[in-house]
Amino acid sequence: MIEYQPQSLFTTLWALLATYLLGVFVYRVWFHPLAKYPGPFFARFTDIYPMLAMFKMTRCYWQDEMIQKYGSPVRVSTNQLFFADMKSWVDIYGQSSAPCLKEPGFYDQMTATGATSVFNATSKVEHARVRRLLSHAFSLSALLKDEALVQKKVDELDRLVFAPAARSGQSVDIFGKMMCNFLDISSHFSYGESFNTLSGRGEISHADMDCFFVVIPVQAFLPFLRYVPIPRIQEAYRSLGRLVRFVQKSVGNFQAEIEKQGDQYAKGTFLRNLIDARDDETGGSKLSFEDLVENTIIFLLAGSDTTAITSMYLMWEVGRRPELKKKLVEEIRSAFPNPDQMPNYEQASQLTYLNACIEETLRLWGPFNVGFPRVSPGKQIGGVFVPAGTVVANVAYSTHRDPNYFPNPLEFVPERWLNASSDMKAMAKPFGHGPRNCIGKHLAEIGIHLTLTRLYQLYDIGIDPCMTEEMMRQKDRGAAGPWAGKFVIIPKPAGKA
Ligand code: HEM
Repeated sequence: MIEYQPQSLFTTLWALLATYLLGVFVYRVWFHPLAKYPGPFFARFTDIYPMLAMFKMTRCYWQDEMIQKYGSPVRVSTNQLFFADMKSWVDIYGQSSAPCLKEPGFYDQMTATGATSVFNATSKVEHARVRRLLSHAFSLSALLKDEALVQKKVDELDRLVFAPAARSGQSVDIFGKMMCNFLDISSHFSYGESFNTLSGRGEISHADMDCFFVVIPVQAFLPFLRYVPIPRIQEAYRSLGRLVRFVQKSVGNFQAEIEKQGDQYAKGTFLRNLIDARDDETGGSKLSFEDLVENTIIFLLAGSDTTAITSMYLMWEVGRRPELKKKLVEEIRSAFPNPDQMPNYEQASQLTYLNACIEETLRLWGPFNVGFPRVSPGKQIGGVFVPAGTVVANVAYSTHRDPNYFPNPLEFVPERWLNASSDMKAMAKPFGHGPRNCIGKHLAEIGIHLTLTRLYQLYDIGIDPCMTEEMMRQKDRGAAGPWAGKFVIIPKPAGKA
């Protein structure tokens, strides 16, 4: 009889595991349906690269590096292809009877309360229902009813930050202040009460929000992050808890006020529109309390730092180019000559040079210019057949720099947008494309236009010499903003530069 040795069992298990791993390796490298696509060798059998880029906060740079080095499409992990061409924008993100749905592995974790939102819904039907319910509140006409509220916040930004610096002739780091300004705008829209983070008078700080930016994307790769006993991580989750409780309280109070004060209470405001929304296609269904809480938190996440970052990069590019700055301020000041009068959106949105500067800023510095992952249902994408289940994305950072459509692609040239071709518009998609594009585009445009027109109406905004290209490199913490976490400017009263 053969005696059974625990040591030989161990050896057998090791041998089985090694054979299995070798089999997986051979399959992924040579026989996988994506084996024919170029890409780095390690990407053929590991998913290490996307994870590393996320942790290093360099997603846009890494994604573009892959495209530049290997072309489009490129295999960047065992089951993922990146594209960077006009056709893929439509094939991946466009309206279709065989759509590429959002990739659950990435989006399921994008939640503050565990509930589903318009942003993370991966089911086409569920997403369409929520999006229909939200769409009226995000329409330009509905948002403009609250224009005065945005103007009030911009005025606060001026009084608390720009005016004191201009009076004293000092430079000022506006990085955190701009983030607070747009967070206050978004929160005021969402809850009828601002977080008041700029003045520091509110219960919630920008830091509470900020942790959300850090933990949520990382959670997508590490679902057990919340159980890691590292003090900073635990503090981030405590901040998230504070934010969720605050939002639950605000939405609850708002609903109680409607009960108490009757149907006319806050009629037409953003939150009221969300509460009142009914979806005819699903028998008059409405947003539940949980839906309202999760979605409005997502609006803060998707809507505050993004707009702040765009405004700052515009100041950065314009501030270093005197000719260009002259053109921009002349346009703004001749449209709004009276400093006692706040600019309004209707007029501001017609300023062609300002619009060109915003387009060019979003092309080069869009905060969400990465490839957002979708799952192929098994169809042609960018001219090649992509098997079902493959994760695909079109890299905006790269399409925005394609020299065939944007000559001298790294140069900031607003003039290129004054007579933009349809091809340029089809390649530049800072707000995404198709049924999952940015629902908050109008809100972003209102905030950016009103903030920039007011600031350039009142000030000549120079860049402090301490600022360098390196400091402005994009750090991708969900929304990609200046790496240094600071942006120092010198505001001088208009005409006294
Ligand atoms: C400059 C500012 C902004 C930029 C560049 C931007 C860009 C984008 C992009 C690229 C997407 C697609 C993401 C994906 O495919 O996963 C997106 C989606 C979204 N954005 Fe924005 N965004 C901005 C501002 C805002 C604002 C102000 C809000 C709202 C308050 C907002 C709310 C959303 C939401 C809810 C989605 C998900 C839409 C859906 O899946 O149906 N965004 N945004």
